[in-house]
Amino acid sequence: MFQILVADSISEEGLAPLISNESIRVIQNKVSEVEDILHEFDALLVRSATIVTEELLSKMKNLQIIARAGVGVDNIDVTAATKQGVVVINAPDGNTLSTAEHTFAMMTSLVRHIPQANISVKSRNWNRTSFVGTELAGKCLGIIGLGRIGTEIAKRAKAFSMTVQVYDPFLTHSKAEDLGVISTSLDDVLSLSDIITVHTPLTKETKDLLSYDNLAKTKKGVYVINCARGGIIDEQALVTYLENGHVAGAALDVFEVEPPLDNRLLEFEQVIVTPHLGASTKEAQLNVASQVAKEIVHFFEGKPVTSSINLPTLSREVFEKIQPYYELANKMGLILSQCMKEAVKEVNITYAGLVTELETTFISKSLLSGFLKSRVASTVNEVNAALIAKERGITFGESYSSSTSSFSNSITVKVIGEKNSFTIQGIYVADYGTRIVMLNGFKIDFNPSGHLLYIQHTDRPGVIGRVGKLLGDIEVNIATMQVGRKEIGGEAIMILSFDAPLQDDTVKTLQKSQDIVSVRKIDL
Ligand SMILES: NC(=O)c1ccc[n+]([C@@H]2O[C@H](COP(=O)([O-])OP(=O)(O)OC[C@H]3O[C@@H](n4cnc5c(N)ncnc54)[C@H](O)[C@@H]3O)[C@@H](O)[C@H]2O)c1
Ligand SMILES: O=C(O)CC[C@@H](O)C(=O)O
Repeated sequence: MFQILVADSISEEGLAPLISNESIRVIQNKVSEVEDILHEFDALLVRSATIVTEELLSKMKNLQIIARAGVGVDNIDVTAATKQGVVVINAPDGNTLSTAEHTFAMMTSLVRHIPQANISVKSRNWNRTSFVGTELAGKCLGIIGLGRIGTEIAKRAKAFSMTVQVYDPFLTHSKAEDLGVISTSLDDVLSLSDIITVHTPLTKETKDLLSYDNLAKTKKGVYVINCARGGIIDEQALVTYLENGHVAGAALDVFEVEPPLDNRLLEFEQVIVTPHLGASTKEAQLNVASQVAKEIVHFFEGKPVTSSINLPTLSREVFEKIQPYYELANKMGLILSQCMKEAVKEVNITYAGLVTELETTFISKSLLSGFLKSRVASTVNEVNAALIAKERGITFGESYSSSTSSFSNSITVKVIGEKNSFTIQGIYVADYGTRIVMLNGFKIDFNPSGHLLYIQHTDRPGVIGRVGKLLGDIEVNIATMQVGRKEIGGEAIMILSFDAPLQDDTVKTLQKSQDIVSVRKIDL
């Protein structure tokens, strides 16, 4: 039974896929109310209220996945989650329309002074001269960040007959052309726009993007809007430009500190505010909750998640093609780590044939995670494998080869240690399965599963018989046996499989037997 902590207020209807699932138990409580049992949860579902810190993560020892019912993951320490091997997912587009509509509502309210006029009339005043507004038609809207929400704003602005200038360093010309917007520099957007609205994530680059210097480049009488993240507009700088009248007004849904209890901006008549309401519609809350709920169910069913922040995202069709290679690679990693018992400096993976047409990064991460699993104390999986390898000074390379050594596809891995190196090659054949076809330079053919023994020995009459007798004498049944050698009378290997794990003493006994060079137990 998987246990999920739903720590923030989330649409009950959206949680239905989790609540109705018999293998999942949903507990709806704040983190502070379940401090004693935090280690029991497999999943954590939050909106923006719960701050997922490294400290909280360290208490949630069983945690496998964090889901953010919304876009921004800035309330989650994604680096700490990644290190702990926890998958982080979000609902990237469930609240796009609601936030775009809210931004537009803020824009029209701002230029027509609707909130101020509303308060005035309710105070029994009938003052029609103080609230003369500005038309949107014919004005220039500057959009900083033309992602999902920025795009919806642009479409609506066009319908309102506005000219749209956009600054987004990652915007393609064709998208700008399709939307009928002008893609230009930040300076142009700043100096030409009558209204500027920001729709970027909050990052090192976008923090204080509308700074003292950049606000100085704007038109006198400009309006600014932030329905993205507090901190993209420098609040101190905005106070200065509102005070000196350069900025005519601002509409803010988000703040550097929320709630903004001690914030000078709230004192300005020409600043209109909402309490982070962009995504607060029934539709958006249902969308984001059901998006992440379905993703969590997929995750626990071992299916790929499509909106992960710290894993490559794959569609189900793509994952189905990758799956056999993904599983093969993980087994190859496990075999390598059990055969190569020394410090490793490099892991080089070469893909050949059909597999090169697939998303190999995902396959490589699966291999690395198999390889590192028995070497590190912490949880290691596809999420944090590359990071852990880097921390341990293991370089990791991926390349493609046109030579498939007569197989339709192959994955070859060479691990280079301080003293030795070890190479393994695996293949996948539809309707036949995955096979290891080369181990440490020896041609072989075995199914990588179960409990195996890898014996390196001298190719001499009687060795195979001695191994069989020795195991027979202690009632160990050999399920299958494969042999391989480089030349007659030279070095050779045996791969034996068993129905149950072998005892370490058995391995030691075999190790002492005549003509046996080394013995390695491999559990897959
Ligand atoms: N107020 C709310 O309730 C609410 C709701 C949803 C989203 N949001 C916030 O709105 C923002 C936008 O969300 P989205 O879904 O459109 O995100 P998105 O990822 O689809 O778009 C972000 C855009 O910003 C651009 N960008 C990144 N760095 C930039 C930079 N330095 N300069 C200019 N452009 C840059 C990206 O290229 C991208 O096109 C996010 O901060 C999100 O957290 C707020
Ligand atoms: O949960 C919310 O209401 C805020 C959502 C919004 O800020 C987001 O980033 O998706």
